[in-house]
Amino acid sequence: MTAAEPLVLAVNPGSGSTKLALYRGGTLLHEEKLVHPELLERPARRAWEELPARVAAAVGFLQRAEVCAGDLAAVVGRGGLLPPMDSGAYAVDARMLADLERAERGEHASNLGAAMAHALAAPHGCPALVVDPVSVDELDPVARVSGLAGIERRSFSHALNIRAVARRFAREQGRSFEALRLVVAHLGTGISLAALRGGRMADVVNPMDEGPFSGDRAGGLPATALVDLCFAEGATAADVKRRVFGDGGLYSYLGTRDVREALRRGEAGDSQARLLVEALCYQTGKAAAALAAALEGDLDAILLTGGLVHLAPIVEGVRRRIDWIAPVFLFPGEDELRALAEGALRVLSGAERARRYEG
Ligand SMILES: Nc1ncnc2c1ncn2[C@@H]1O[C@H](COP(=O)(O)OP(=O)(O)OP(=O)(O)O)[C@@H](O)[C@H]1O
Ligand SMILES: CCCC(=O)O
Repeated sequence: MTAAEPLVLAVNPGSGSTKLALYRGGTLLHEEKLVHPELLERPARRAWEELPARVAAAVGFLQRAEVCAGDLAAVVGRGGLLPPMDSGAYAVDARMLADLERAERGEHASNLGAAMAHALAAPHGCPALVVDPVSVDELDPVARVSGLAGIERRSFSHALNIRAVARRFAREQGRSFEALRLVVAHLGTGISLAALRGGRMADVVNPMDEGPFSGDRAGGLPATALVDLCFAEGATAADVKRRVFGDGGLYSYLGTRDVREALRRGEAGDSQARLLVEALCYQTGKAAAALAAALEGDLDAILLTGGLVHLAPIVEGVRRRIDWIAPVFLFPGEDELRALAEGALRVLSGAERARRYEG
């Protein structure tokens, strides 16, 4: 590392936390996870309303790291619920920010990533970028078919971490990323999964529409019961969407999004909490097995990643349902900050061009 190498700030707003890291070239200088406990225990609201507080928290991080105006070469944020797009780095522009503020594709903490990068880059006069947004869409044509004319399956996932962990696994195995066939399950406050083939996300389990429930996403629901929910007296589209994606899952049963808290309650004798934890593992295992079927059973490994992979009962509950399919490897937490910084560094070094947002 030399002082001449660029200083990059990576910003990852999650459902219950903001993760920040400073990289000098590829070297991590400083990292913090700012937990926002209040977000875990109350109904979700518009992500955009959290922008000032999250930017202020990030400014505090930069002060603690003694970063001065003009020091940063780029700020890179996690991209949100944008239109379907290829993987890669995108320059933040006014159109992207307006789309994310409107949140037409849904509310999501990562909708704040571009706006935080934009606000934090301003005093440094440096580029603001997003990398591998939640809306990366590389689905096979067959995976797009929903079963009802006029509705297509959509690709929303923890694409950034899923792709970063798959790349890391490839490096550790001495294999090329493109040569591997993998199922990767990201288990955080949200749970999403992907089948990777040829370096592309050939199918995903998108928690906005389907798959396992998690801390606050309902995942797939019985379709006719969902129709009744939509037509209940006083229901609005925004309320129902928030109920299933943001206030669903564990939160809807227990009033907390925190799986650790659910485990604590289960250990203290709460049989509902115990059943829900078991169901979360059961549904996650089923979804991973479905993606293994999408790869015709021909896969090198199943990778489990995300915050929940720190929790042994969750790992065991998922693993025993899938370890007959392929070897299971664990990547607790996530590698999103490094993946963001590396994406920005590829742009700064000229190895990759920042793409223009097409909207
Ligand atoms: N170090 C840890 N030890 C135990 N449990 C953890 C740990 N970190 C996170 N968790 C659990 O994982 C869940 C949150 O994971 P994580 O922090 O990866 O999610 P997030 O960033 O809020 O959301 P997402 O991953 O969906 O974007 C919580 O239920 C929390 O209890
Ligand atoms: C929609 C992207 C994955 C998630 O946050 O649940």
